Amino acid sequence: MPAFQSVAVIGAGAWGTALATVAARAGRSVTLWARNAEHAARIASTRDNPRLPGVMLTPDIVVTSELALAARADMILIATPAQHLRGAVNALASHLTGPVPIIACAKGIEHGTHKFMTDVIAEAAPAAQPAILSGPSFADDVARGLPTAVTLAAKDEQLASALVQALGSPTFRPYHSTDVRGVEIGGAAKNVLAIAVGIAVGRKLGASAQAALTTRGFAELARFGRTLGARGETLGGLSGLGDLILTCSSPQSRNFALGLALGRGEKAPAGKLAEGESTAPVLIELAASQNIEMPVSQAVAAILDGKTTIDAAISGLLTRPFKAEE
Ligand SMILES: NC(=O)C1=CN([C@@H]2O[C@H](COP(=O)(O)OP(=O)(O)OC[C@H]3O[C@@H](n4cnc5c(N)ncnc54)[C@H](OP(=O)(O)O)[C@@H]3O)[C@@H](O)[C@H]2O)C=CC1
Ligand SMILES: O=C(CO)COP(=O)(O)O
Repeated sequence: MPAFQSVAVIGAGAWGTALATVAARAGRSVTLWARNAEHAARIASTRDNPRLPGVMLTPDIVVTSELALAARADMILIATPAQHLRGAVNALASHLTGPVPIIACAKGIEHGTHKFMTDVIAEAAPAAQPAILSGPSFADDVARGLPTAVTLAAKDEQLASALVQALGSPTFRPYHSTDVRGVEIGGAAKNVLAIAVGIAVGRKLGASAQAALTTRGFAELARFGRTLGARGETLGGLSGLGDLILTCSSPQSRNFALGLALGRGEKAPAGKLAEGESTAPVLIELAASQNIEMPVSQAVAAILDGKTTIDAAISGLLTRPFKAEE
């Protein structure tokens, strides 16, 4: 039996719900925590979450709004939006009784502090063992049992490997890693780049432009990652290049869909979380503080902030001086 028999998932959105199904499929006893008691009760009775419609939760998954119940699990996944991760872990911390692994499943960087997800966990719950799970995985695909592979990183390799054993199944294949920073950088940056590629597709710039922008996006993601200490194999792996490819190529991605709407001159899809919107300003602030050139991300941040038009941003990128490829 794996070291971690019980799993709690904090945040009953699309991703939290999909991860609850993953853990149940792997044979764990699962608690899914929703912050809203009515929401929890409705999911518990209907077994269907409107945030991930059409996916029936198996009867063994406990759905609750009682945090103390969730805090008893052997391992805890946090699947709130990135900007709410600190609040969720703060609330959880007082209920924790030991050095439980807390796995960040959000993709982003905290506003104001410029902290990555595992750093936020380490601050909010100092006794916990922070880890990160990220990679190319749409909640809907994962919940339906379509094959998916992700990266799960913790500083301690044995811990990362044990967490993989607890969550993995033939259709959800986590690869373990100790490159925590590399994994969290890929997940945060790819959302911003997906908005850029969505814009280009929405503007009908063509498949060649889509490939070029995705590749130059990867160049700046990798430049950023290398400067912050990420490993090359992580940046080129599932949580970096893998997730970038997925998110920059499918309208199923909310970040890509946001870009698509902007590029077409339409309104942003209502009520859909696109983490790249929150990440863009923080990413470019961090990049600027380290003198890292990130022209595509900068263009996205400027468009979202209303500082430039889409046409001016595209023209700005296309007229940059020619240079060596790196
Ligand atoms: N959807 C996907 O395919 C994937 C998403 N992710 C990442 O997972 C994270 C969450 O995304 P996703 O689930 O899709 O988003 P959703 O918008 O579907 O759900 C977000 C959920 O978080 C809950 N929430 C918000 N604030 C808090 C809080 N302070 N405490 C507890 N719960 C809170 C919301 O609760 P309420 O319902 O009450 O509003 C909601 O249920 C993002 O960072 C995203 O990038 C990663 C991989 C795949
Ligand atoms: O992170 C994801 C897939 O790996 C989900 O992408 P979106 O948040 O853009 O929908």
